[in-house]
Amino acid sequence: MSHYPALRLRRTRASGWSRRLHAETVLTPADLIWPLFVTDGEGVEEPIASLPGVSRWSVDAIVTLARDAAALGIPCLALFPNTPHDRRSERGEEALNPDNLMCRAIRAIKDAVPDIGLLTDVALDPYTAHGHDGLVDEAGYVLNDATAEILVEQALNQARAGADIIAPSDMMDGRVGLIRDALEHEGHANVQIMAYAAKYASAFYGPFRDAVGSRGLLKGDKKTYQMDPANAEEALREVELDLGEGADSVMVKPGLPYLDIVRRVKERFEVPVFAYQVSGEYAMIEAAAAAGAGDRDALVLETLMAFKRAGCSGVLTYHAVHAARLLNA
Ligand SMILES: NCc1[nH]cc(CCC(=O)O)c1CC(=O)O
Ligand SMILES: [Mg+2]
Repeated sequence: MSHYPALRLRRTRASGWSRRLHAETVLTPADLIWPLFVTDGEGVEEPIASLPGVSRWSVDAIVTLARDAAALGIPCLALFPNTPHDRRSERGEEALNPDNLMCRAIRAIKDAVPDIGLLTDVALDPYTAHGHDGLVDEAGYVLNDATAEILVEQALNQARAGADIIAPSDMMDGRVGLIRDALEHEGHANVQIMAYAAKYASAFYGPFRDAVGSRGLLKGDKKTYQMDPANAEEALREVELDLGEGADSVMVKPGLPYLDIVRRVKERFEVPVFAYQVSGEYAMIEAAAAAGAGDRDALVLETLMAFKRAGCSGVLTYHAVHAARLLNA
């Protein structure tokens, strides 16, 4: 009797309690990682025009936000620095400074809110004068092995300051294994690596580059290291390599346009998969809501649920606090 009228899929949808009972996926604040932009000074909030509702904050303000996030049940923050211009250089040495913005923010948050996790981005773009994630040769090519060596030092610098999850977002080959070795060697056995394993050369990163101040600086594009949006099999190879090198979890980025990749990675490897709902995706939702094209709260929750349904363990999203408030209400 597996057909109409005996079978009516609308039956279990007919009331709220039943829809709740049959929900296959749950979204909670524990699924959210909140990216925050750190800037110099005290008591500073600098709104980011292309990312409406998101600001850069000074370290003291970030601590307050960390406390709020923890109270809402958000388990982890992702930190990104807006390095002052006079501290950017060809080789991005500021990334290795134990007192750089990132390290100061890590120490201050760990001190005040010890039970929130801190994920730190490893890549040189917030520190270089040319806006690339690594060292650039005369021809403008981003050098793999020389960059990876510096990324190892950057990761150690973050781990020493108290970072919980090192997240290399640079797409250099081999860097996960080198970072894992260095962490083990220095006694950071429980510092995790979440590899930006399948990171695409995407048009959705524009507002982020404003936020970290690299947009006007970036020469050319990142297509020689970030992935071609045409490729999916290559994403599986990237993930396989990063897992083999010791990644604890992997990330797919951007998010919504790449849910097919999330799904394939999850099915193939059965490991924790995260996605980054990136700045351009956030901006699209905000623009749609502002134009009256959709209800903001509903758009936020629906898109985040979609990540969970696709197989994500969690999502990096600028809507984290907003979503957590809605989910806790
Ligand atoms: N390597 C830096 C980095 N880490 C996260 C993002 C983008 C995040 C976002 O758009 O929200 C980028 C930008 C880029 O690769 O150019
Ligand atoms: Mg790789």
